[in-house]
Order: sequence, then C-alpha cells, then structure tokens
Amino acid sequence: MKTKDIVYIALFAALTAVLGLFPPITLPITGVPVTAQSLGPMLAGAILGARRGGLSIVLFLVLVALGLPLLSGGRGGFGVMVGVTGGFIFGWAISAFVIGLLIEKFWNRLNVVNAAVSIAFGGIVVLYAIGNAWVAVAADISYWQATVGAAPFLIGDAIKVAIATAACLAVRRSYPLISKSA
Ligand SMILES: O=C(O)CCCC[C@@H]1SC[C@@H]2NC(=O)N[C@@H]21
Repeated sequence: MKTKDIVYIALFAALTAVLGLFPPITLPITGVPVTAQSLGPMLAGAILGARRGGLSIVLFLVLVALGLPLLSGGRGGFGVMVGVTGGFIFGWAISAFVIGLLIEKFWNRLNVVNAAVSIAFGGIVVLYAIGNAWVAVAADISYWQATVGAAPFLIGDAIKVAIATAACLAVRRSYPLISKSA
C-alpha cells in the first residue's frame, strides 16, 4: 500500500467523523437515529473502491472503539458500538466494501444508473439487512418490526445515495482514484 492510499484512507475516516457533527435525530420505536454519518461509507466505497473504502471505515471504527467521541451526538467507545445501533455501525465497513466492489465492477461503464444502484445496494439493502437484524436481537423485537422501524430512514438515505452518486461520478471524471478495469 502506497503513502497516497494511507492518506486517502485517513481522509475518508476523517470525513466520516466530520459528518458526525450533524446532530442525530433519534426515532422513538427502535432508538436508532437518523444520521448524516452513513454518507461516509457511501462516499468512501464509491470514491476509493472496496479495499481502501472499507479500510477507511475500519479505521473510523477503531477510533470510535478506542473511545473517541466521533459518532453523531459526540458518542464513542466500544459499549456504544455493541448497543442497539451496533449492526449499522459495524455494517458501515461492509457497506463501504460492497459499494466499492460494485463500483469497481462497473468502473469502465459507470453511469448514473449503475452507480446509484451500486451505492443503494451497499448503503441501504446490505446495511439495513445487518443493522435491522442487530436491532431485532438487541431490542427484542421481530425482524419485521425492526424493518418497519427503519422505513423513515429511507428518505434521508435516498438523498445520501444521490449525493454519493454525484460525488462518485464527478471524482471519476476529474480526478479518478480507482484505476480498476473490470
Ligand atoms: O450513531 C450510531 O449509533 C449509528 C447510527 C446508525 C443509523 C443508521 S445508518 C442507516 C440508517 N440511516 C440513518 O440515517 N440512520 C440509520
């Protein structure tokens, strides 16, 4: 891994931390907040690709686990990570990795549709599958109830997909950071 890669990984970990400055809006049913922070894994995977994008979120998670108050609302520590939102928090790394894999796969023919579908698949379908399963266990509710409880996130997450898609395509045009040819 080159120095440049390490810088990009650190940069996207920092960006994810900065997104945590937006205050969370906690929803009543499950206690999982609406947060701007889930945009971080979308951007990391879509702009850096699977390996570096995933690692940037792993770095962010290590810092949170060490107790840095980098989650929205100034939260941090391993205790928070194994709370009700733990599936979403750990799922962010998987989400960034999956998005990166798909973006790399479509790289040579990337367009607004396959980029948005890739980001939505990793950032919503995969992330919610992990996050809702965790919520169901932690909050002792059914998977269906957890899924219904997550429905209000879809509006904000659709906006995040649009932002990450625009950013991914703009960076690809002007300063591509993925050189994969699939
Ligand atoms: O800060 C935390 O404890 C993690 C919050 C996880 C929130 C999830 S991420 C996907 C979905 N979209 C949101 O805006 N909130 C949830």
